[in-house]
Amino acid sequence: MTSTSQDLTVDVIVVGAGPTGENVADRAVQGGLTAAIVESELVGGECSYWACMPTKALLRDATALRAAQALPAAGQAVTGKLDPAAVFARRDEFASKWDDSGQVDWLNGAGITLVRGHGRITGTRAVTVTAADGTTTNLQARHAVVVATGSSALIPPIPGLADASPWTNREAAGAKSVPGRLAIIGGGVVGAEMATAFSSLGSQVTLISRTRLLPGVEPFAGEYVADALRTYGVTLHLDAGAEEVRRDDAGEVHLKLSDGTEVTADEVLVATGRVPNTKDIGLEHVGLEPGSWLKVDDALAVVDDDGQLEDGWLYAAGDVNHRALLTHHGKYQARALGDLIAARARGDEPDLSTWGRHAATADERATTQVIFTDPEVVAVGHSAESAEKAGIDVGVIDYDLGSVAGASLHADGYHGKARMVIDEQRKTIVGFTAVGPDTAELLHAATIAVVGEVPLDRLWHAVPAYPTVSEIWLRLLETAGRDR
Ligand SMILES: Cc1cc2nc3c(=O)[nH]c(=O)nc-3n(C[C@H](O)[C@H](O)[C@H](O)COP(=O)(O)OP(=O)(O)OC[C@H]3O[C@@H](n4cnc5c(N)ncnc54)[C@H](O)[C@@H]3O)c2cc1C
Ligand SMILES: NC(=O)c1ccc[n+]([C@@H]2O[C@H](COP(=O)([O-])OP(=O)(O)OC[C@H]3O[C@@H](n4cnc5c(N)ncnc54)[C@H](O)[C@@H]3O)[C@@H](O)[C@H]2O)c1
Repeated sequence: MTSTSQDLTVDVIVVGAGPTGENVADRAVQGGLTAAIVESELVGGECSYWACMPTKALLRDATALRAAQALPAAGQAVTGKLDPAAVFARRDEFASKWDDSGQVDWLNGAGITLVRGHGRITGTRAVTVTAADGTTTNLQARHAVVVATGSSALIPPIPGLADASPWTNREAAGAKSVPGRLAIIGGGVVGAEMATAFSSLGSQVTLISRTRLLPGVEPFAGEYVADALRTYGVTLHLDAGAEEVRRDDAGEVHLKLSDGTEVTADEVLVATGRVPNTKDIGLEHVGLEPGSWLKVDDALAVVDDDGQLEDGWLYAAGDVNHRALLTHHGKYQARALGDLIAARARGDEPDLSTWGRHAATADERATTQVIFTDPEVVAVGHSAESAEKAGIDVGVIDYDLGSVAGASLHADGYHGKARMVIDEQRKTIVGFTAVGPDTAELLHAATIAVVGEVPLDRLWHAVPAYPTVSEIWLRLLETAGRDR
């Protein structure tokens, strides 16, 4: 059988139909351009099928159950245990049963051309797509090629690990049964969330982390989550590494740790960070190293060590540029970039000023994240440490969330803490972190304060309703002092 080939010319080619790629293509089309999007697996990307959505669905029932148990009467009314099969069934719905037809319908409705297959850059503004049946499509762009190929789990070179059939986020997010014993290597966001999920579903979890738990956020937040995990029966080996991993003939996994402990488990989940999906996308044709993260300038144009590549037709957005490995930041970059490509195609100068329409300023000044452990962790902008490193004249205000009236009403024994990081020169908030049950929805108020650079004396006029957890804002301001 001979494989066939076809040619297609569009204004913009987007490689990768994850949340980032979909949004770049959508904004470009809304800006009057034509766009083709290339996808080798499922339209919707890692987030929809193996990351954000399914993992949050694995966590939600347990969080709701614990919330009920934190109230005397509701706790008495809820007496049973979680049914893992029901949790998995709901998770399956949130992963659209790994069927992307809904997202394909959305692409069609948005006027974006889908080309299924593996995309590789082959020359200037050129991408060749090889479909599963060997058919090729030669795409040519009039204006831009955007790489939005995302990231995959990093498997560290721990002796024996790769041969031990480790779980990555994909097997964890798509689990069909609950392992009796689960070892997790890595104490970042994936490790902490999956330790919460699987311990709640009944696994005996052991988590091994080279660092403290959740090294990306304020240390106190990781400590609250570590304490909670211990109460859920999770064994934590912090500041320890796995030195050797072996799966025996009976299927058991054995891990030798640097602290001298030996751990035996039924499955081992690797959660030690990500690698970019750039190994086989034709980077060699533009003078870049295959397998590397793509460095970008303020316009999200790919740059090498000497500056922008050729005449700036190649862009990268989302995980693959390593600015902020989060869906909402990938989508935020995508909105700026799709608009920028359309503007440049019209001959307009993009607005790359700080907070300008085409600048992804929030990636640097106001990265937002919710970590869906129980307690939840929310963070925007600087931690105290990163603000100091950035040369800001830092003020740190802490408050016990459990002492806020709304929080004590929300749950008996509410345990949490919030921190506001102030720029003492400008009298604005440059960072906010909170840890506590159901804090996720506190984040956006903080984000608006940081992005809006709202002066502290104006924030006194943002009156939080009584009795809500948001009164934390008033308490933080009172602690800071009105005459600061
Ligand atoms: C377990 C886990 C949980 C997470 N939870 C959250 C969360 O709750 N909230 C949050 O904001 N973030 C979360 N993240 C991060 C989030 O998943 C990523 O930031 C997000 O998926 C990045 O989107 P993207 O579009 O850049 O890449 P991806 O979602 O990785 O999409 C890239 C797409 O490109 C395709 N592709 C790759 N190479 C090619 C090629 N050569 N040709 C054609 N197609 C190609 C891939 O198949 C994929 O569909 C989580 C991550 C993990 C691992
Ligand atoms: N709720 C969310 O927003 C959410 C959820 C999950 C993942 N994500 C994103 O996905 C990305 C990947 O998450 P992740 O948890 O895989 O990476 P991560 O970078 O957050 O954490 C990796 C952890 O593994 C540890 N580690 C690395 N090598 C190790 C080794 N050999 N032995 C023991 N520990 C080791 C690191 O010290 C670190 O603590 C993150 O950037 C995160 O923001 C977001």
